[in-house]
Amino acid sequence: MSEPDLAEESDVEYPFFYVIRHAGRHHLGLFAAAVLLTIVAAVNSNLSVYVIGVGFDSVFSSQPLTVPLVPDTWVPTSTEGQLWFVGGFLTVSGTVGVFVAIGKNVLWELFGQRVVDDVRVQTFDSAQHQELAFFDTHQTGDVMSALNDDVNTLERGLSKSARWAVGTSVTLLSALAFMAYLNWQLTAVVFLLLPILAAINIHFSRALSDLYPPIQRAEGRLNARMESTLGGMDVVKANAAEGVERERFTGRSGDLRDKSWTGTRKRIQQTPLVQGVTGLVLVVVMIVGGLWVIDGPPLFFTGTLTVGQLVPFLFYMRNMEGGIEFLSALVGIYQWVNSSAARIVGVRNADDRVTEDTDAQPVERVDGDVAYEDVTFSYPGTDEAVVDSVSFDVEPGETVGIVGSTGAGKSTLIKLLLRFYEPDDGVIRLDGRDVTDVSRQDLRAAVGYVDQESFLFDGTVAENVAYGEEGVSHEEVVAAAREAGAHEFVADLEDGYETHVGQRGVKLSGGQRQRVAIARALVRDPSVLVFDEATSHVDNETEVLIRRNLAEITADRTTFVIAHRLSTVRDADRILVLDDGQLVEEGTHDELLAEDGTYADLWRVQVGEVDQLPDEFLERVGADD
Ligand SMILES: Nc1ncnc2c1ncn2[C@@H]1O[C@H](COP(=O)(O)OP(=O)(O)OP(=O)(O)O)[C@@H](O)[C@H]1O
Repeated sequence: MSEPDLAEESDVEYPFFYVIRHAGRHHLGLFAAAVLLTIVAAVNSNLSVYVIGVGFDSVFSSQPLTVPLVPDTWVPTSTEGQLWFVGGFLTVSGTVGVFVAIGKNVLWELFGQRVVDDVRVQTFDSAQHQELAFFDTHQTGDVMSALNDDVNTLERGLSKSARWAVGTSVTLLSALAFMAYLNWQLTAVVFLLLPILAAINIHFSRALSDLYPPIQRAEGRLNARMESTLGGMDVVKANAAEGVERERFTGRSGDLRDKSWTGTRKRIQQTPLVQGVTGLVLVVVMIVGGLWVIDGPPLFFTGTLTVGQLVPFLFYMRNMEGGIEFLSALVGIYQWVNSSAARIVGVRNADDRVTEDTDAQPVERVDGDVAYEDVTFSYPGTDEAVVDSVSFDVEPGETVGIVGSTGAGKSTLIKLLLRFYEPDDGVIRLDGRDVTDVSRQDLRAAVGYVDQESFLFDGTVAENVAYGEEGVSHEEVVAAAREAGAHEFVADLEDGYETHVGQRGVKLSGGQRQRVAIARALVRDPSVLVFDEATSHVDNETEVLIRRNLAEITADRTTFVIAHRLSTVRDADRILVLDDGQLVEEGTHDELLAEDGTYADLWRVQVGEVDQLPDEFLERVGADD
């Protein structure tokens, strides 16, 4: 099955605006202030150009000097006085410009960073609320790439590009206003540019919107490769597979390079084309305007044009050129940011689809009656029922072993109880209540789960035992560790419960990790306990020790023990035997041996009576392989 694309999980039309609308609405004040200062900065800068132009005409051509926003009575009448006045005006305007520019930059950066911080936290939260099925089909590295690369792209898009976009648009519009004020007829010539520029930009926008998503996918795939290799470094080393990994990495890195280059090649054509067209129109305006100043209005133009009008006009056009180039480049930037936003929405949308427990009733205390009624389940994207019409009922306090050959569906059966996945058919009940009516939070507080991996987080032993449970006292941590048979070895560690276990708990042995993981499950005093191959990594003596403790732990709790080692479940009140997703036998150890079916065969394998195994069993095992 191919990996689904995060961007395709997004079903919104404009992901960038969708993300910004959701995260940005808490920071509207900052946004408004930033836009306001941007407008002030643009108008201020264009006003200075205008004042230079009219000052030029008044000083050298004795034209009257009028300055917007300044009362005429403030303007001196002598030529020299007017020169000093223009100089003074430009100084004030320049000083205001400096402070306004600093203020607007600060506001835009603050806005960008705050919005992106919200986006990052919300997306992380969505990712961790995903059903397990999401992580079965999406590579962790790809999701991390959405949280890192795509969120960073969004940040750049917001704090830089949005600022420039607003700034440039305001500069362009106010420049156009000043140009029209200076000479509307020449301004009309400039408008010839618009359809040509629009055509160029639409062409690039379409091309780039197709080119960027594959680049981001390639980035995600590269990240996934890195994550997988670094996560399995011990296996890489044990198999001397550095060469193979280098080759795989080189492949994905090359794929990213090629796709990036395709995008870059297209993008870098855009600016020179836009420059060429705007440069050409500038030349036309300069020649028409020049002829106008020298000989009076050419062609169909009317009225007068002075040097002091033409020079600032050309200056505005030159400035517009940079602005137009940037706005054109923005088309590409928008496509880039938009496809990053689509991946972010992909993570968040998938989260929206998680059936949340809106009608779930709170659960105070669970007795531990567990019933499966005709439960059937296939993993998403497959047709094969991994759990096939399974029914059984377990009384509170019962200890139930679940056995079966590898791949029979034992772990899946139990994951359905924890709502890691939802059954396709049938109902699972806890104390008579359909588990889909119990919130996941309550369910996972009522059911303690210890799996084969015994994953520990980087942190202290105490933090790992208390993990996920608020307000746990040190005494409770120690009590749980004692129950799990972990206290003795923890007390012998250099820093006791404050010892750091390292990444994934590497500083502890497999058996020690398992005991800490059992303590973690016990600390919340669950009514139902599940051990999924939880003692598979430990030696026989440790298993005996854990089992001795377990006898006490499980005495008044409903307990499920999934085990390959049948000695682990031999004393269970009942043993369920699964084969190919179906519940084929059920009973105590002695009853099942007497039945002489699948369980008896598995038992013979374990006690070494391989000669006595029936042919069908061997055939089935062979076929399974
Ligand atoms: N996340 C998954 N996505 C798709 N298929 C899966 C997934 N997890 C397990 N399976 C498939 O479901 C079947 C049952 O797996 P499960 O882990 O429940 O078996 P099991 O009896 O616990 O096996 P084992 O004893 O080897 O742990 C297997 O064929 C497995 O390939």
